[in-house]
Amino acid sequence: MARIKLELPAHVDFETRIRLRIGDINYGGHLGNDAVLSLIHEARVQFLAHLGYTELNVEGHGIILADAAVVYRAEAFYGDELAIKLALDDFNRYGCDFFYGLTELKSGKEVAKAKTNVVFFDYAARRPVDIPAAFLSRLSQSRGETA
Ligand SMILES: CC(C)(COP(=O)(O)OP(=O)(O)OC[C@H]1O[C@@H](n2cnc3c(N)ncnc32)[C@H](O)[C@@H]1OP(=O)(O)O)[C@@H](O)C(=O)NCCC(=O)NCCSC(=O)c1ccc(O)cc1
Repeated sequence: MARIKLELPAHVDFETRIRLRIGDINYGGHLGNDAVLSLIHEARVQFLAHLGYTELNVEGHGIILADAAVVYRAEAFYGDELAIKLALDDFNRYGCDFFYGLTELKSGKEVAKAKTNVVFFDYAARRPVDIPAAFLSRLSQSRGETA
């Protein structure tokens, strides 16, 4: 099977730092593959909060993950501080891809790259809904603030 290749967008919409907790470490003594999904989840929640949203309420709608891809680039260890850069790209009618770049701060070493396809979702009707226009405006306003 082909190796997954992820090219992160050149822009960054949000950045956070997270120090690895003991629960992120597996029996191999390094950052667990599953813990990466939890770390990017935390980054996504922080990003939405930064825009004034929660995962359950983005302009009145929820979001749902349609896929997830992770490329593990280097080991990370208990106590390492990771920078997680998040960027939105590849928009379509119902959603977009959230990209994540995880690097270890001290060495600058790339630890992982990931992307999740996010679809806006009506949890009552259980179907995808159009990306709220107000969300796109809020995002472009935020991009303007950080440019
Ligand atoms: C992704 C789905 C919502 C797609 O809905 P479906 O009803 O199957 O889509 P359909 O194929 O019928 O297509 C309906 C439309 O959506 C469009 N569609 C479907 N999938 C997609 C994706 N991935 N992108 C864009 N558009 C899509 C599709 O093209 C259709 O468009 P129209 O032709 O214009 O109507 C559905 O497959 C699904 O519910 N999958 C399971 C999702 C899931 O359980 N994810 C893991 C748990 S969620 C989660 O972990 C999490 C959610 C939220 C958080 O904040 C955090 C974590």
